[in-house]
Amino acid sequence: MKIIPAKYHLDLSGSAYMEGEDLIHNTTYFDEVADYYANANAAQARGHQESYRVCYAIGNRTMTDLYYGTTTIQPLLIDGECNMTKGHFHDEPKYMEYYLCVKGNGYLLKWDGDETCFAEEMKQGSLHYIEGKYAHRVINTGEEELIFLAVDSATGGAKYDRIKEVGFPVRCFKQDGKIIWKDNR
Ligand SMILES: O=P(O)(O)OC[C@H]1O[C@H](O)[C@H](O)[C@@H](O)[C@@H]1O
Repeated sequence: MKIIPAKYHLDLSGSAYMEGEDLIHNTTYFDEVADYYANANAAQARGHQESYRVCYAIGNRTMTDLYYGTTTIQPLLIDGECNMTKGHFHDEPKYMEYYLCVKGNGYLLKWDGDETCFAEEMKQGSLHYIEGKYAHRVINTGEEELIFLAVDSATGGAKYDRIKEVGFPVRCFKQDGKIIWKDNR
């Protein structure tokens, strides 16, 4: 029997740091995504500071192939708004996704592009199925990094246009340790 090491390795003792030869690292900085926040000037003022980072493997990118990624979101408030991913729709509703929260606290915000918008609580061990019709965003409401694992189709894509233009219908703020949801319409 030929036995070889696993292609990738995840540090499950806390950081969820991923190791492996062909991993792709992608860091998103506040000066690149300032427009996604309620107070874009406050986000811009943070400059080239990390908002979140993604480390992923994506096989050979064919239609039946899979994406695997670890996302780490910094615990920060931008003029009171909880730090978050940009959020996106998949290219087509047939592309589903799973998220597993391995550390931290927050919400997975889902929006169907119309009237339906709701949030699922994220905490260590919460597993989330994302139906392909929903735009999805992860919000870190905690005091530590929020880390989640994602499994997705390798060709599901990501559409940001509507999110950038009109945003999700709600925004999540934190004041004196209390979560406050505000209408964004
Ligand atoms: O691209 P965003 O909406 O900001 O989300 C950040 C990342 O979160 C997860 O890892 C998803 O699986 C990725 O596809 C996405 O890129």
